[in-house]
Amino acid sequence: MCGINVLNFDAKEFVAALDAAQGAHLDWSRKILRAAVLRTDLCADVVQKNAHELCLFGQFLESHNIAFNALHAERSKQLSHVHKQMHDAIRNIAGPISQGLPGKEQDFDLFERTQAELLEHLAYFKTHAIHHYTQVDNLTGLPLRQRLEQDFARKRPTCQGQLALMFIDVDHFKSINDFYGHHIGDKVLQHLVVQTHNLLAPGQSMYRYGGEEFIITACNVPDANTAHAQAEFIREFLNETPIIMESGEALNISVTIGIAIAQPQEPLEKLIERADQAMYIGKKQGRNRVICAPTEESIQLLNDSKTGASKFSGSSL
Ligand SMILES: Nc1nc2c(ncn2[C@@H]2O[C@H](COP(=O)(O)OP(=O)(O)OP(=O)(O)O)[C@@H](O)[C@H]2O)c(=O)[nH]1
Repeated sequence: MCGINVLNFDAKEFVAALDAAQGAHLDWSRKILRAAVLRTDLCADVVQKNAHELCLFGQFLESHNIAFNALHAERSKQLSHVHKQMHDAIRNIAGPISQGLPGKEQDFDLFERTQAELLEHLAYFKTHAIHHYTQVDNLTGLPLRQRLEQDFARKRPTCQGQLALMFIDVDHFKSINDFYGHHIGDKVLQHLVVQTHNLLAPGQSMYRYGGEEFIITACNVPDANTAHAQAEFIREFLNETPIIMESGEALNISVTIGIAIAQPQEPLEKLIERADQAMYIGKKQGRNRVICAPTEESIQLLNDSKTGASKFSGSSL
């Protein structure tokens, strides 16, 4: 079983904080220039050995360490390193400046180089945080449907066996919102995602498709029965695992799941549509159940059998 592997941080807040930290870095640079030109005293966030931790930018790096690591762990390390190098270079220059003497050219070169590297890293993180923001759901941390399209195109050619798509819809979710409030509705969605994600096997991915709709894609499934059994397991598990609210009250939920097995060359859109239709049939039949979608071929056979045009007429589908 695989754990939830999602980047769950507020990318909007991260980008805003990153802009503010970049502004603080510019202020810091201006302060140094001012001190050099006007011969005023340099502050602790310039001259002290741990100046890179004292400056506002350093504090931002520290407080957003998890977000930086989640986006790119290696770059995150490099960013911290160049930031410290930049401070070291400026500290070396600060000594002569305070005595009215010229600094060393190599220190200034190092300052310019590390500052340029720092800005290059920040541009990378900003672009990726914005990209992340458009592709990942803030409430649950799950990838959104754009990512499903990309993953499907990438995974399908390498998928051995069957590719199953499960369409999960929370039952009576509007009533949960109406009765307990939107905030508890949100908690229900988060609970569902954490519980379900823990049940996924390697090669299976979960997406937030819409409001209370989720999609799981499962590669390398031996047959439709196996996909049905897993969906049934998920449905039952969710039904038997209530959310315990702050008041201690247990809130039971149920889901209806439609499954479709991808047919050769079937576009994703069509596959989702079939799984959605199967889910809808499940709702009509009373909810809290799993329904497998028939294939186009079997529907055609059924139609043919009704008109007597098929040699399979009368076969059960
Ligand atoms: N709390 C919360 N509610 C949401 C979110 N997204 C969508 N919703 C709500 O989900 C509800 C979906 O309601 P319906 O489509 O009527 O479905 P339902 O009540 O689950 O009914 P059935 O699917 O037929 O069982 C709507 O009231 C939406 O406002 C969300 O992110 N958080």
